[in-house]
Amino acid sequence: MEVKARAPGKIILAGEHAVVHGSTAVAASVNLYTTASVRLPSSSDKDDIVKLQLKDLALEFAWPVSRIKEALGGFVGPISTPTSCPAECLKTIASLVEYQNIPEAKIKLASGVSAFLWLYSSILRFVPVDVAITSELPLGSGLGSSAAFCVAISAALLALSGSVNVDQGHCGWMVCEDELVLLNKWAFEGEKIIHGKPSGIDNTVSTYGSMIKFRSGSLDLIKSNMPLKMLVTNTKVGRNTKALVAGVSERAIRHPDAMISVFNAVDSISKELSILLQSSAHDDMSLTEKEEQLAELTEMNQGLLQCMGVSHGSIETVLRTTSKYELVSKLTGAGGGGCVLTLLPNLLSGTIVDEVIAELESCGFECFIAGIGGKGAEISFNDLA
Ligand SMILES: Nc1ncnc2c1ncn2[C@@H]1O[C@H](COP(=O)(O)OP(=O)(O)O)[C@@H](O)[C@H]1O
Ligand SMILES: C[C@@](O)(CCOP(=O)(O)O)CC(=O)O
Ligand SMILES: [Mg+2]
Repeated sequence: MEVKARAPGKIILAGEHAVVHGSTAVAASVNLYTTASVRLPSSSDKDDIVKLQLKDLALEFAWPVSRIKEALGGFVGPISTPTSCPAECLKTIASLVEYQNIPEAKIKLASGVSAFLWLYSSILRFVPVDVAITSELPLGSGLGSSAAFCVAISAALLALSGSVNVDQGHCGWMVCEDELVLLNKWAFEGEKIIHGKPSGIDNTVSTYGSMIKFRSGSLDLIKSNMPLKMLVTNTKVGRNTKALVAGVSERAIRHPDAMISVFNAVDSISKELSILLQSSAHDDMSLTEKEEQLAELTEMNQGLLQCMGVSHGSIETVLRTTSKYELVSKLTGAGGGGCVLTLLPNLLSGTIVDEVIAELESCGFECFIAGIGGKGAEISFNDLA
């Protein structure tokens, strides 16, 4: 028996970082996916092994099930009540990860492997299993690879454990609505291990797909009445969400009044943006006027992200380049490098888009037009012979 689950990455249209401090944010799924394939080894395979393959990275890890059970068995709770990995357990997990000798150049993956071990132990409970991960998302670039990884793994493990009902409709890729809550909670526990203090927006949009307004753990699905065209530029400057989130929190401790005002301003921007996106075609404003308002809100949000200290020279280069074409951009995700969004108005000519992409790529960046607002987590079963 093999279960495959895939989960999308995301873009944040407004509100990153401030959302960690209780502000509203708006995000949409992006059509790049992480897929987890989980297989129970056949009886002829060697048992007592948990294998994790990171296919795109050409890495493979294996642990004896008995070793994981001995180390983590005392910490796991019921599957129906997702629980955080206790600090003492994280230390034990760190030693299980160290034992794999991850090459220094790829050490950032250690937190992902740790999240896997907690999700595997909590959900599948020490059954020998082969897990293979593939991803279309750039890692550590602000497109939510960590959340897509946690959602895809949690979905596949929950399906294999029999804890979620999967409706094998005609497409064969559906998680039933009620089960999404449990899936989202487990994925959040994985994100905590990777991020330290996530808001939960990334795992929520990866689980549910579409476009969401999110605040303090609760979501509203948004149906945009505005056709949105978005250029994503990956600066390819590596960064780490955990460190950037911690940096903003430290700034908020040093300057509480100023930072509360910044977070409140972001809250207002996200709320206004969500109303604007949902306003219907016969409201007073033309599409061009709506696009101008969206651009203004986006520009204001970018200014506030600069106040939080999460911009970067590479992001500023993208902003300067796109502004030459009168286009507005903002960082998306944690910043510090990573990806930048540029709004492409509907009447903008294809020639200008090609020119701006060529100029950005001549700086060494990578560009693509994002498909946004698609499906969230999906699962399929495959009975192996
Ligand atoms: N496919 C994957 N395989 C292993 N680990 C992953 C994978 N995708 C994400 N991760 C983990 O998530 C981390 C990146 O998360 P983060 O810094 O939050 O950036 P982002 O979520 O924007 O990509 C990686 O360093 C790794 O630990
Ligand atoms: C900065 C933040 O708002 C988004 C982080 O997204 P990413 O990991 O950079 O894709 C953190 C969070 O909301 O958990
Ligand atoms: Mg992340």
